[in-house]
Amino acid sequence: MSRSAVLVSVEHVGKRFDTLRVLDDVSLDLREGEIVALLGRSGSGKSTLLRTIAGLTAPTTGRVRYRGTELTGANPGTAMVFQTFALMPWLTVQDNVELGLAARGVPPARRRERALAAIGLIGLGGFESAYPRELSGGMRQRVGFARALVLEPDVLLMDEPFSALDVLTAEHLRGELMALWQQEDFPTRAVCIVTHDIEEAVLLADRVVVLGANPGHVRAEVAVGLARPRDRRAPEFAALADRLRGLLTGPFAEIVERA
Ligand SMILES: Nc1ncnc2c1ncn2[C@@H]1O[C@H](COP(=O)(O)OP(=O)(O)OP(=O)(O)O)[C@@H](O)[C@H]1O
Repeated sequence: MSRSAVLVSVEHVGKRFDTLRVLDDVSLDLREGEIVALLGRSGSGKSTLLRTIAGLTAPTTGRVRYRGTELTGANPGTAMVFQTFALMPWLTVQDNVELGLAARGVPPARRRERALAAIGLIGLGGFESAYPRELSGGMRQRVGFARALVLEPDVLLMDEPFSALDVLTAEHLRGELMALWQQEDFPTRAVCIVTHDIEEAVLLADRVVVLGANPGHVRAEVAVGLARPRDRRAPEFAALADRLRGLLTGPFAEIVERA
């Protein structure tokens, strides 16, 4: 089987905060064309691992490469969507979405044009002048998505992006994200999503990396071979979710396969 290009490689990454060991010898790749879920319990270091991939946190040991080059600061190929949206409350939707472009030195007219396109893409057309406080949670997270997608990242990183939303809004946004991902002209080549929700991992991912805790480490990598759109009620879906539950909670779970 031919393998797609590796966009991000995490190589033997360990991370300590003072005496607290948060990650231990974590290695994984993010390849072109795939959605990877980092699945783990609270405290397994998922967010720290994602921040390390983004270059926002430096590993204590090991390294992260983006397209072969070792990171020494922010990862230029990534943009992040946060659980709690992380919008600037004093800025309008338009200005929130333009922020990252301004930081990258894109001229104002081009910024405006690209932000409008991203806002439209994510279904917020007409709300450009609104402030975050005027929006529902689902709409705020749409702004969070637009702010990341406007950068046209090679790799989209998402830290529990749906977990602060109500169930129906979350499901709706997941569906929209999948529809965008399947568009041929969608510029992002890989997605990495942190989640503690087993079903969300099975619904979205091509590959699930199961993390154990204390310190965070890779327990298993599991390929999700189900056709899209996926049906939560299908027996194969439930079987895979059960298997992941076993890997996540089983006391003796070890690396059983490398997908
Ligand atoms: N900047 C920091 N300084 C000190 N400790 C930190 C820092 N960031 C994270 N930690 C600690 O690292 C551990 C792992 O945190 P992390 O947020 O990466 O885990 P997580 O699996 O994403 O958990 P959750 O699902 O609860 O967000 C926690 O004990 C946390 O308190």
